[in-house]
Amino acid sequence: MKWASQGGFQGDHMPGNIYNHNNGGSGGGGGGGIPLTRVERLLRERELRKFNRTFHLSDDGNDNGNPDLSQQELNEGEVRDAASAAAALRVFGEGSETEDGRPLKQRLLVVANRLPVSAVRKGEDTWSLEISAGGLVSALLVLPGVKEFEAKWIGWAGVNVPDEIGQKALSKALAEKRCIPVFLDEEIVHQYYNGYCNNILWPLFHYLGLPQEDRLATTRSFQSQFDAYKRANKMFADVVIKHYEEGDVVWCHDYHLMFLPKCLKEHDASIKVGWFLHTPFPSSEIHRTLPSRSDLLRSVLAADLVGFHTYDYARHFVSACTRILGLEGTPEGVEDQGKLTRVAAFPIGIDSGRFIRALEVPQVQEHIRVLKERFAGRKVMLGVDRLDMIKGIPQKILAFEKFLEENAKWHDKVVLLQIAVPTRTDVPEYQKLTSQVHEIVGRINGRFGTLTAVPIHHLDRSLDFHALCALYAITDIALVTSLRDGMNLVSYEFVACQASKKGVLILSEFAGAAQSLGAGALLVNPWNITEVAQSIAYALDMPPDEREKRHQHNYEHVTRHTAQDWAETFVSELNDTVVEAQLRTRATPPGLPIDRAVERYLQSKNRLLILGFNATLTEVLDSPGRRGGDQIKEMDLKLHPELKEPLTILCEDTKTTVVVLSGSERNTLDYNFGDYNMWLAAENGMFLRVTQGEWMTTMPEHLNMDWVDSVKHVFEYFTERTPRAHFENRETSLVWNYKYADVEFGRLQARDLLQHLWTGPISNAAVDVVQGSRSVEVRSVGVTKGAAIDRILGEIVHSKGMVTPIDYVLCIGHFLGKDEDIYTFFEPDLLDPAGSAKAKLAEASKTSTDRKLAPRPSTGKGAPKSSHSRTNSRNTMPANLDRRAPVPNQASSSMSSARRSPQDSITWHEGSSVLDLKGENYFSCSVGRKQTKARYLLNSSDDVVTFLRQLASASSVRHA
Ligand SMILES: O=P(O)(O)OC[C@H]1O[C@H](O[C@H]2O[C@H](CO)[C@@H](O)[C@H](O)[C@H]2O)[C@H](O)[C@@H](O)[C@@H]1O
Ligand SMILES: O=c1ccn([C@@H]2O[C@H](COP(=O)(O)OP(=O)(O)O)[C@@H](O)[C@H]2O)c(=O)[nH]1
Repeated sequence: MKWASQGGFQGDHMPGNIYNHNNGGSGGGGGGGIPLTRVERLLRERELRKFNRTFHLSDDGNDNGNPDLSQQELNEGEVRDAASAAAALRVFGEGSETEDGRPLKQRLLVVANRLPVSAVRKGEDTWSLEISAGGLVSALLVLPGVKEFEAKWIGWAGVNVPDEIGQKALSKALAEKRCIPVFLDEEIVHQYYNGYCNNILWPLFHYLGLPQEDRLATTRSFQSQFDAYKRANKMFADVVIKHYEEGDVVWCHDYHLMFLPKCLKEHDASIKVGWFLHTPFPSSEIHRTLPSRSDLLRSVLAADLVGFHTYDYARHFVSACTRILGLEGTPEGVEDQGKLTRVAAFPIGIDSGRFIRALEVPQVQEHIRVLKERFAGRKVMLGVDRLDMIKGIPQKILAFEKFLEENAKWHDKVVLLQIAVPTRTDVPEYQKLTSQVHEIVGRINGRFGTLTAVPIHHLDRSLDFHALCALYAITDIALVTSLRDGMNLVSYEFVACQASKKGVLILSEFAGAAQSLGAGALLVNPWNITEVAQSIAYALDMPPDEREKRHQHNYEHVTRHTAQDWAETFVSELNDTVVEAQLRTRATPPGLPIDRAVERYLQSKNRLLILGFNATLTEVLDSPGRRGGDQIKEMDLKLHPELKEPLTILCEDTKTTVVVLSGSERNTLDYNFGDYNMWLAAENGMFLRVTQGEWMTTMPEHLNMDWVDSVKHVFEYFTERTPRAHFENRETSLVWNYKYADVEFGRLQARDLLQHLWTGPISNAAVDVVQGSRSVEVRSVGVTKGAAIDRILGEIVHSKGMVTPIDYVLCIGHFLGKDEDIYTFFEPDLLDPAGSAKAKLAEASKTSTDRKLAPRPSTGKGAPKSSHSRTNSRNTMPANLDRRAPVPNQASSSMSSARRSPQDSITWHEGSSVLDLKGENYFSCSVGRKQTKARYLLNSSDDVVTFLRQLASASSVRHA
């Protein structure tokens, strides 16, 4: 390997793009050296990119990273790129080139509704291509210049091409621009693009609400438009799949393609899929109103990485997933059954170099000269927007009118140039807006114009790139008054062209750009016309040093956070998300091998089945489509009805001992399991009874419960203040539960509650605070299922008079992390004399005195509230069987039978153990928790049902 210490990287893999190679063993990460944490990996990638750029610069003396991409140049950059990238990648070693010596770049399929070029038909098989307008196209035009990728663009060419000749000719013309067309017919464009995208999603995502559904127009119902939307997304997916090659990254763009991630992943789960939204994502309260709200969220969640312009949009999306789908929102993203979809903010930028360089072009200089002359003696204010209701064009013009009303001194000295690029002209709302704007402009020009000059120059057309740059350069004040705007690149472009003039940017606080350019811009609420008018006056009179300072802030941002950076960062994070998922999968245990577990069960002589209750033996109650967070389903835990039969069979098998070990109170277990022949261990094993016997306590001696009252006090306080939260006053622990409360409020309250507990009542108490996903539990130190199991086991062995060692253990549960010590307790490796469990048993045999298992009167459905008896945990576990006679069933209601005297203590044969457990006969299994110490996984209690039924039926066949 030639690369050793450049930029601090070592190892024998290609440092170029570590994700380019599918070398399985390292999770696609290029050899053994993938750093384990995400941030470490991303930092390394960033360094690599920096190095690449430096290398390119020093290699040929030019910064090729920002090629001017005019229409003709769309494909020229490739040749230049290939040469310099090849040289760079050669340094990186083997695997960085194809066989014919060309550099290996990551293939990137960019999928967006609109191609960067729109097609105009000139003849049966001739087409001309024009660059499309809009921020998405502007931003993504940089992609061919990003050396890391070999980008191809898949999208609609903006035109209906019904005939094969036309389609072939257009595909060929587009191929030269590295574009691949998706052919959508007129009807689908009408329903999908004009209808669902631009009449439903667009206004909704910009807080303009849903349109009234036209009940008479059945062909334009929400449902028919949504169906067309899905069909169109499927058509995009088909084209992607046709051109996809293994290892490609597929980057889906915008609200038009929210169904695409799902279509792609359903076709092939290994495709790396990213989705980026260019518009705002609204508050979940807005998204909730959309009839297809859940379908859309779920299909976006199929992507590996979901990106937004701002943290606010990302936060809204996560909150929509938690509130509408009932999923878990984490700082990393959204988690659904262990699958994480990463959600993050990736603020877009522009190719600032392209604008800065353009100002030097003679053609632009000439434009600048003409414009300066034309508007000499007047301050120029500029608006550049697509003619869209979100841009707040009427509001802008009305604010300008108000400014003129209140500032007569500026009447002949200021002009507003408004470029209004026609867009979505087939949608009636856009047609109405055009007339409305024309009307207002006419009125104001009539009111304030003179024979020689008008205050507003309004253009219903787009400008070419050079004309636009010139306009930006001569402007004194740019006026961006979007009512909502994903980012707004016009504000960036203006700043990039203002190095000499240092004009003022008045920017709506509702544009994503307000978050990045807020420090330098004058932020306004576009709905407040008075405020905007005052800002215009302030900007016109702003002292030069303030203008300069403000400009400098923004200029630095715009030139540092470029579109290239944005694209590289997104793709790099997408690659990394896939690596992360692979690492997670590797850390996830395999599914329970049901056949093997059944086979071993049948072969063994003395089996122990330990079963959790909540979410293990209870019914799955979440139903898709319902609001997860706030529907009260079932408050009381109930045994899954389909488990009754298999449980009965298993409990009646004389070679099998079944224990239900739960955090629940005794009365809950009595109620659900009282009729079975099994053992019940309530409150994390602190209470124990065989169903024919009475409750006894296995609580360790010296269990301090002094903290209870003060914690209860705090829990009561928070329960009163958190609608639909409740608290369980158990005998050995207190649980504050907010699973039915508003998720976000519940979480905030839980945080507050915890802070209060830690700094107040329990700061010095010997308690453990256990956080569940929607609960906070306080227990005395040492109250865990794993700690209780040795005492439970001791009692069972005594009571049953077991003489045959246990040779099969199945331990299944949806246990909290704290209680997962039960899985490790039985690990055969740990049963080694030097290991913990067996060593504990031996230790217990030496000090086996003073066993106190205090019986509790059984109360049927309601267990008594009793004082907490103290027992010595170490003494309840027998160690050697041979020195004791089999103990008759002791779990009777009599005090004497349960409270064993020292001479009752159980001892064991030297070398023989109560557990004769081999690795292949131990099945620990977590239900629905992928981060677990268990050996195996089952997804839900439905899988537990399937498994236990199989176990029971195999065992009854064997006995028949
Ligand atoms: O293709 P059209 O329907 O004519 O619309 C043009 C584009 O408008 C939207 O642009 C957004 O993307 C910009 C870049 O991220 C962002 O700055 C701006 O705030 C957004 O409005 C739309 O999202 C694109 O899909 C359209 O192509
Ligand atoms: O005549 C014009 C006016 C504007 N634009 C471009 O359209 C984009 C508008 O992007 P923005 O993010 O401001 O809003 P969008 O239209 O995407 O909502 C910018 O890159 C402008 O340079 C253009 O190509 N021709």
